[in-house]
Amino acid sequence: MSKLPVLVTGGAGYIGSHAVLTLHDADWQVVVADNLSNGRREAVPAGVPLVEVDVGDEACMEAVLREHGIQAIMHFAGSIVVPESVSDPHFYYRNNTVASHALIGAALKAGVRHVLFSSTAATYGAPETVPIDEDTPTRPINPYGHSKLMTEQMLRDCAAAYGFNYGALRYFNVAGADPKGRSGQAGKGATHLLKVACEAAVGKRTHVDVFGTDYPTPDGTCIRDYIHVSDLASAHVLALEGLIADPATSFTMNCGYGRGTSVLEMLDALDRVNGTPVKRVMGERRAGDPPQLVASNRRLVERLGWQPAYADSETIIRSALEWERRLNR
Ligand SMILES: NC(=O)c1ccc[n+]([C@@H]2O[C@H](COP(=O)([O-])OP(=O)(O)OC[C@H]3O[C@@H](n4cnc5c(N)ncnc54)[C@H](O)[C@@H]3O)[C@@H](O)[C@H]2O)c1
Ligand SMILES: O=c1ccn([C@@H]2O[C@H](COP(=O)(O)OP(=O)(O)O[C@H]3O[C@H](CO)[C@H](O)[C@H](O)[C@H]3O)[C@@H](O)[C@H]2O)c(=O)[nH]1
Repeated sequence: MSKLPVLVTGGAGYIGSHAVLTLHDADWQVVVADNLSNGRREAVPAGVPLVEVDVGDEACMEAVLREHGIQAIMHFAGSIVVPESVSDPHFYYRNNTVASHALIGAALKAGVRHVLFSSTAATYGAPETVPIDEDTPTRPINPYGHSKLMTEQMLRDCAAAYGFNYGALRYFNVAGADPKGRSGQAGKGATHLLKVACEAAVGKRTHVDVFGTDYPTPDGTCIRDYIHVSDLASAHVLALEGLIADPATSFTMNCGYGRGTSVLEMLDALDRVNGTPVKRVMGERRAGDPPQLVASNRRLVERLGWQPAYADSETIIRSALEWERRLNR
């Protein structure tokens, strides 16, 4: 397999930094582009160049792509908090959709051949049945989901017209940290369930709010498909290899385990791993939360041969908790 030079946008952030580690471990030539708005310089391994740049700056991105002879892009950079996208949609369309438009423009000018895009289960909205496969209609229920779906559409049309190929990976709920402790979730103002719960476990918060206990699920709390960030990173490398091996084909693939876990089941598992219970405060539903999101991952497994290594819930939680303790030291 030829290992083309790869640009990772958002590579100083949570998921991007794990993809960088996986690529770097496998001897790919990697360059990171990140404006550090929510990323950390320390998350980029020694020996990997970090270019501090906004991906929405088309001229700068074109120069970066040309300077490093980039042939493939993994595009993680963007804004990720669903409620924030509801209160400030203009910013979300700019930082996700408009910035991606600029990046695609730069990629076209610099002759990039492959683009792998971080999409999301939020593109599906609130489907009535699970598991969700890639043919499920996309009906986002918030600006975040729309901003990502619009980028998928731009990639589809531009790939058909200009002759590069792309992969859109729709992540379900990403959690956990590098098993070797080299990276983890460290962005500002955590909102994700496991991150918030781990902060409570190490004493950075007093409790975890449980957003809604009256959903139509067995225990009344929302069900999600939590995927370990390092398994997601390995899916990216397989997807990149797939794009390189078959340049005439683009694809959209869900990334999840196909397993649903409720909020209370996650918190129970955290208590078992932690040994001490984290205080829970049962509260109202949070706006915009679909009751359940569980992936069908058949495409990822069958087409790319993906084999997750960290799927066990307690493994995910242990890695997240160890990372949180490390951050707290
Ligand atoms: N975390 C999840 O559960 C989840 C789920 C589905 C999809 N995603 C997608 O995965 C990607 C990465 O998410 P994450 O959780 O690692 O978030 P993150 O905030 O940790 O990482 C995003 C990185 O992009 C950088 N960035 C943001 N805007 C930029 C810009 N305009 N120019 C350059 N750099 C910029 C930030 O500094 C940060 O380092 C995002 O595109 C997100 O939408 C995340
Ligand atoms: O303090 C908290 C935080 C979350 N939750 C609940 O835990 C579940 C998961 O919430 P997260 O905030 O961890 O994640 P989301 O499901 O809202 O969203 C995440 O996964 C989505 C896809 O499934 C999108 O990709 C999105 O970008 C990403 O943030 C939800 O039912 C939420 O209500 C709580 O009860 N308390």
